[in-house]
Amino acid sequence: MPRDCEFLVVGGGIAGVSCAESLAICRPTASVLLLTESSIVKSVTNLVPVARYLHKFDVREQDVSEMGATIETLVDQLDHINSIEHWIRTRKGVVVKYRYICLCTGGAPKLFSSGEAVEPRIIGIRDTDSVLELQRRLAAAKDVMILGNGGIASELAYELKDVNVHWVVKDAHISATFVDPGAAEFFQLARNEVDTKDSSPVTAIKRMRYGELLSKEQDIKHGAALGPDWHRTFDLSGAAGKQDKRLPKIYYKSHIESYKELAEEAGLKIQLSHEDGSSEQLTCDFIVSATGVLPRHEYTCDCPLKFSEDGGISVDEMMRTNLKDVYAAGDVCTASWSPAMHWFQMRLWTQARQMGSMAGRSMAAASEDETVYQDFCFELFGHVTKLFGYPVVLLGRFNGQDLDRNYEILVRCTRNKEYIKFVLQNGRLRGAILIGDTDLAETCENLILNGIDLEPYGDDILNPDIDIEDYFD
Ligand SMILES: Cc1cc2nc3c(=O)[nH]c(=O)nc-3n(C[C@H](O)[C@H](O)[C@H](O)COP(=O)(O)OP(=O)(O)OC[C@H]3O[C@@H](n4cnc5c(N)ncnc54)[C@H](O)[C@@H]3O)c2cc1C
Ligand SMILES: NC(=O)C1=CN([C@@H]2O[C@H](COP(=O)(O)OP(=O)(O)OC[C@H]3O[C@@H](n4cnc5c(N)ncnc54)[C@H](OP(=O)(O)O)[C@@H]3O)[C@@H](O)[C@H]2O)C=CC1
Repeated sequence: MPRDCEFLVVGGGIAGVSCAESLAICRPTASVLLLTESSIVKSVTNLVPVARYLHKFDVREQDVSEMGATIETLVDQLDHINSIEHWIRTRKGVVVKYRYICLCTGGAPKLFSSGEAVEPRIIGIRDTDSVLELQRRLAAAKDVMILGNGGIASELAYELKDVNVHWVVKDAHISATFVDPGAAEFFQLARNEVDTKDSSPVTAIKRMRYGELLSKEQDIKHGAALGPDWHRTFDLSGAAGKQDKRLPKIYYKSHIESYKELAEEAGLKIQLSHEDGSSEQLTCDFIVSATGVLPRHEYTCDCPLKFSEDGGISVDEMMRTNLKDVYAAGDVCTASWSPAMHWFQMRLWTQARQMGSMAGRSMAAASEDETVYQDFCFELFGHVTKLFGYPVVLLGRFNGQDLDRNYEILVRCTRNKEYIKFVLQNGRLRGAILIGDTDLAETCENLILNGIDLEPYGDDILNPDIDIEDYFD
């Protein structure tokens, strides 16, 4: 006997739950069904504004049965969509008729592979199961390789204990998907000195033209997931013996050339090659491939969904796919509208929540033949996180993304305390990295959005003795 609902949301991650909750608010009497393969769903709690458009929040895991009464739930896997007749079939054979559907099926780790058979000693991190697997392997590990230079690699490099970490990055500095070489240096100095009390922290302000910023050959170019501080809930200790501070050995501008399973479960022999043409060999118990996200859509559809190059389902600014009444949000989708000047997609909770809510509003409006406009959050990229123990706010084009080469960097740095980077183009703020308790997030939001010419203020804009908020209040 087919079930039916007006709104069907697939996926119990941040995007799917935000979408279902947004629908329950916009259309309180409508039938909303959340279909998800896992009985654990993730929702946003403790949403706290950090600035006018920027929020930080916690991710709460709850049993799907605890979802609000206004949202029906079904624990099963989406198997097939009939978009013309508006019904789906689940893996267990349940048929659900819908009026509108939103696909929020998230992503999976994009694992490094040398093209041969899947290597069991190469693992990814996505959800609780994958972390339990990591924990299991760590318990007997002395040497672990982390491949990748983004969010997960940065977290693991900071959190893994009592194990020799070999961190292999393609770039000339760490955490390149989030920060620039200057901030990477700030983090590393802090890690080395964090025990020494620096009585008079030195503050330096520096302005660099684009060309000065990069070492000659470096070129700027630049994934029911886990929640913030996921690493706090798990003991990530290895078996290399207690040592109070064992810093990762970092292999810059390097990549894995090849790897071979050693006899008697002795681990992997890995051949690394470096950009300067040299190479080296090392042995590790396993590799964590922290190398991005692959959008997950393991279901069929009567009509072809349009996908983007990165494998995500293409959506417009209303989160609509190319198929009528089929929407998508979160890691599974790729923003395919022409973005605002200071926004771009990164697969983050921040954006999964924003996209899920936007999809809910958009579907509700469509069901009542109303018009909605894109949420303001898509005007400005904003992300609040923590890296190496420091609060980090990323705003706009924080690393000069797509600004070509005509931009300036203004940096204020106080060792072990704060690192503030402004990305300025023709005197206007285009992006900012704020590390530490800078209280500058809202000011930077305003400066980026109102495009005020900062040229007249020169370097004073970051003078610690001047409260720049006073300039612009
Ligand atoms: C280790 C790790 C740390 C991270 N840390 C941060 C961070 O600090 N800050 C941040 O902003 N972002 C972080 N992220 C990224 C963030 O987790 C994701 O961007 C976000 O959770 C994506 O949400 P989603 O709902 O789109 O996808 P997911 O969370 O992947 O949820 C997808 C849901 O769909 C379900 N599903 C999939 N296929 C089907 C199907 N066929 N039928 C039914 N259900 C299905 C899954 O079971 C899951 O419930 C991290 C990611 C990882 C892996
Ligand atoms: N604090 C936070 O906000 C956190 C956010 N996340 C998010 O979760 C998702 C998954 O995280 P993660 O897996 O770290 O993804 P990220 O996109 O953050 O980082 C992937 C990294 O792997 C590199 N890479 C990709 N392919 C290869 C390869 N074959 N060999 C070597 N390096 C490679 C990428 O380099 P390149 O960019 O040059 O391709 C990049 O440095 C991301 O969307 C991330 O933003 C995760 C943890 C914490």
